[in-house]
Amino acid sequence: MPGPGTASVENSALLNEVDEMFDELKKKKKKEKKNPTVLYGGEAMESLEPSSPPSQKKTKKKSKEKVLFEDPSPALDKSASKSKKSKKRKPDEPLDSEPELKVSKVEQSESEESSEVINPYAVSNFRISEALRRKLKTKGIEALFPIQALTFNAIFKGNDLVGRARTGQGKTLAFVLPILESLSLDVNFKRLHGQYGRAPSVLVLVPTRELAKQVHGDFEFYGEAIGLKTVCVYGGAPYGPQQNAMRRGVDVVVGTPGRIKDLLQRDGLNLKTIKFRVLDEADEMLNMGFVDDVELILGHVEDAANVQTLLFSATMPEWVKKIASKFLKDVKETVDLVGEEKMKASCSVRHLLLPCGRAARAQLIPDVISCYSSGGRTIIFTETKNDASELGSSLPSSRVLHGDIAQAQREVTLAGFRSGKFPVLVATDVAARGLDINDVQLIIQCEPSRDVETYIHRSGRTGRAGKTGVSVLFYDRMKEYMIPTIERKAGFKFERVSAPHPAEIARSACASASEKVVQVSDSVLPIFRPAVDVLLQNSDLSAADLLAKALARIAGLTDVKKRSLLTSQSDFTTVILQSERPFYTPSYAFSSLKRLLPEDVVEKVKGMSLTMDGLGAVFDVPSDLLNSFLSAKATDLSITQLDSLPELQARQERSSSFGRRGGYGGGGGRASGSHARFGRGSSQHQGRQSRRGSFGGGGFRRGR
Ligand SMILES: Nc1ncnc2c1ncn2[C@@H]1O[C@H](COP(=O)(O)OP(=O)(O)OP(=O)(O)O)[C@@H](O)[C@H]1O
Repeated sequence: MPGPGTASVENSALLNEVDEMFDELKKKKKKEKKNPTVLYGGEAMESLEPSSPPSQKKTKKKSKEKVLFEDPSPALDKSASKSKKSKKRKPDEPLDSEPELKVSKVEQSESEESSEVINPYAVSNFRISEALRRKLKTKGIEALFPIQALTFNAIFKGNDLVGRARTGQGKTLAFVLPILESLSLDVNFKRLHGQYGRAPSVLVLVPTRELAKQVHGDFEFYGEAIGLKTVCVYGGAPYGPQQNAMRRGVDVVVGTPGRIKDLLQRDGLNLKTIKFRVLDEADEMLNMGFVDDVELILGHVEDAANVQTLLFSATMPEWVKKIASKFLKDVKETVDLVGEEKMKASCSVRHLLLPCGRAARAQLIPDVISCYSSGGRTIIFTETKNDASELGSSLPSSRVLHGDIAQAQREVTLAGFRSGKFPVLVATDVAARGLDINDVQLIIQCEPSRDVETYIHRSGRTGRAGKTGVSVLFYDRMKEYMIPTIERKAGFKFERVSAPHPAEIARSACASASEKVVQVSDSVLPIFRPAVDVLLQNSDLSAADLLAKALARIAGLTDVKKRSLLTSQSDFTTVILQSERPFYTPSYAFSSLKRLLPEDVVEKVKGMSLTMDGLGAVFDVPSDLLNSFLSAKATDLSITQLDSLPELQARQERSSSFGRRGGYGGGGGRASGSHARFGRGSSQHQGRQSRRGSFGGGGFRRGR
């Protein structure tokens, strides 16, 4: 991206620093309950344990000592760090000079013995007014995230900017904060402040209605510090209130391109006094076919030389770069915290891959949730609106969100999910971008998405602001060829897992059921005890067995059903057909099978896959026919049941249209050379994978 006249922050030291910060944050999150420490500030930056980056921490000594800290990046003004007399701005003092990074300077007190961590990204190091700092503090934010720290001065100075960071790393505040600070000093803004009928100073374009509401919420909350009026405009809502708000006068308009264009064409929006325009999630706007709308809107700005344009995105496909060069000034800054070589998806997310066909989804999802959601919220992504509705109707504690649902209902659903009224949201990609919902622990993607960017954004709904999360991608053998492309383009290796084993699920379910039992007051004993006596008298089971059943019931489990290993279906069992000579293709294996069993029985087989050595064919059979398969034998062929999957050959790509559609790019290459390695992982996950070797597939029937 950087070209002539372009300043760029894009170096490996910086990227490492960013990774370290978020690693520290994750460690701290785990420890904070036990050992609360106030350090970096902010909900996600409150604490750095003693293992924090050496450049940012210091142990207090007994003697007096002044410490100057290095400017964390080339984007930050270094002038201040050269001077020990760094000028401290008084609260609410107008920012009339060149913005500068204030240097942390620590006077040591002899009485202080604890160690202290000093953060160059502390809010107090930036030209942020006292009123805005107070607002940040109410959200627990005392330090900026890297993308915010590294873009603040550039934006404040008036530069156009392209900002790129992984999902959940705070890109919204990266533009909200410097815009608010700049506006608070802007002569025109001050002159028009509060006037009836004033035209907006800021225009923010976002791809979805949900994201528009979220960004609007941030501007409204933080903008209160400078008396800002913000309006949110999007399709599906009536024009009247939006136009009335504009007529009364606004400072910030946040909206989706379609509605903004309509308002411009109806003379309901005037961009004459616009000072900032922001494209958030620009790649998705273009993906969603908003290209013409966006160009029309950007073209409406008459005096583009006096307008600052900011473009933020987690991913930066080639054509977004083109947009940047067309609509941003030649001299612009680029802050890229993702880089070309590094993992593009969030590092704080475990990326799991689980074989699961369409038929098994609804059965498997509750077990995946029990196993991986840690009691938090789950978002399930489907490819189509129909799939979302269908799946939603089969999952009791879920609600559905997609584009065919009336806007008012979409808002109610999202608000309910945010506030924890229900724990599972089944959604199409309307929820993939930008949505920031607290405590989403698990993302399930029902099949590989149409492109890698979508995978990154969906999985990025968890593991936000330094927290951890799990993303599970379901795939069937027909779509396995897409996996290596996701891994290559997103820059990580999936952990391959099978359907959660009953023992795995039972452990977590029983633990919480036991906790619930212990919490029950003794006052229930006189009432329930007689019923226990009757139960014991009438049952052949021991008291311990009955208690075990009671725990299972409390956990909502009434039955354990085995699941097949290949397609995760509960009424199927996985077997292997072994031969002395290799099966060269799956159809060769089918032919051999037909020598042992009638054709109508063989037709019921699912997921035929060959072992790495070609001497075995693994497939799922209906459990009620298992005995027929196990007893079928020939001198050179035998069938046995499997408890875990052996290493399998990857399926070859079926269609080359995948690559041609441009989905995953790269010309739709084959999955050749890559192999399904169930029960084993990439070297980086080997430890965890071997433990999961016990996953053999299975599931529970739920009683509630
Ligand atoms: N400096 C900060 N300290 C603590 N929390 C922060 C800070 N900045 C932002 N956050 C929180 O981090 C979360 C993620 O922020 P945000 O939604 O802006 O991320 P994003 O980079 O835009 O993600 P996405 O790419 O998914 O849209 C939000 O809950 C936000 O309140």
